[in-house]
This record gives sequence, C-alpha cells and structure tokens, in this order.
Amino acid sequence: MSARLIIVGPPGAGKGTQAGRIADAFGIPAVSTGDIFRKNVAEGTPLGVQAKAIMDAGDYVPDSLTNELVKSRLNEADAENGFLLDGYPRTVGQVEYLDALLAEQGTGIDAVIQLVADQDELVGRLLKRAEEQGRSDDNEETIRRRQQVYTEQTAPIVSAYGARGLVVDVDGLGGIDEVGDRIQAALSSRGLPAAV
Ligand SMILES: Nc1ncnc2c1ncn2[C@@H]1O[C@H](COP(=O)(O)OP(=O)(O)O)[C@@H](O)[C@H]1O
Ligand SMILES: [Mg+2]
Repeated sequence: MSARLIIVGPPGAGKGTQAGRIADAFGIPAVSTGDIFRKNVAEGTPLGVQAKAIMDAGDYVPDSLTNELVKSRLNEADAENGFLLDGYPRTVGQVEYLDALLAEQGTGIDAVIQLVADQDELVGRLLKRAEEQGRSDDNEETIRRRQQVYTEQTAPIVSAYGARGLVVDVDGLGGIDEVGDRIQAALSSRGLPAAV
C-alpha cells in the first residue's frame, strides 16, 4: 500500500534496522540520508568529500546539500507511491523544504514514527556498532556530540509534526521483532496496516 513515512529517534535508536522492515512491509524504498552520505564518502564523490569532515565531527551536513540529495532521490520512479525517510528531515529548514516538495506533488506525510529510547542506554549500543561496522562517527566523543545536535535540532521537528497529529511514539528498547511488532500495532491503529 502507498505510504509516506518518516522514522525519527536519537542516534542508535534502531532507525535503520526498523526502516528496512517497514519499507519491505509496505513495498516502498527506505531512504537513509546517512547511508547516501556514507556511500558518497566511500566512493570519494565531490559530495562525499564535502560531507566527510562534518560527519566525523557529528555535525549536520548543510541543508542546501541534503535537501537537493533528497529531492533527486524522491524523484526516482520507485518512490512514486511512497517512501520511508530515515535521517531526514532533521532540521526545521528540512521540514519546510520537504513540505514544499510534497505539496508540489499534491501529497503529504502519513505518519512520523518516533523511536523513543534513553540516550545513555544508546551510547553502549553505538559503541558496540562501532566494533562491528567501524563507522568513523561512532566514538564516544562524536556520539555525545550527535546526541546533543539531535536534542537541539531534531527534537523540535518532532514537535512540529506532533502539532499536525502525525507522530506515533514507539518504545525503541527491546528486541528487533518486539520493536517491529510495536511499530506494526502503532501504524495499524492509524489506518496503515502492514506486516512489519
Ligand atoms: N538530514 C540530514 N541533515 C544533515 N546531516 C545529515 C542528515 N542525515 C545524515 N546526516 C549526516 O550523516 C551523519 C550520520 O547520519 P545517520 O547515519 O542517519 O546517523 P544515525 O542513524 O546514527 O543517527 C549525521 O551525523 C550527519 O553528519
Ligand atoms: Mg542510522
């Protein structure tokens, strides 16, 4: 079924893992700006060269770059009937940009899934991921910085979507299937049934 969804939550909340499951369940692409930036860094593209130092510091890539990237991704054919955004929008400017982009299409966001988790618990998860995946922004200093940036810049965008009645809160602590079941229940209750 068509669905235009956003998943938000602090670094390490499990967005990427759940995003893949939700996208499969709805037959829509999961679009992760973090993954797209990391791919560009790995391939040494001009965008990757610009983004690398910013990402390694735990800061946000400028909206101008991020917005263009998302626009071209959402214009691809597979996103015509919907998408799940992971890691975007992350700033008020990105929310405004996305609103305008979707308004042009005559569409809009159906739901924002907020994975809720205690940030101190998540530091341990991220340090473990650093050992497994070797992400260069998963050291303790950068993790704390990313958490701070999240609280300052991204938490407010949840309030903006909340004011529109779009936010569904899901407890992000627990096993992958357990959290998936909670997401499924939350989306079903909003008229978006799918086997997550
Ligand atoms: N929407 C965005 N706006 C600005 N920077 C972004 C955005 N998405 C990703 N980035 C950059 O990529 C980094 C990693 O993002 P991501 O993989 O989504 O982190 P996580 O899933 O661990 O929260 C961010 O710290 C930031 O530098
Ligand atoms: Mg992620």
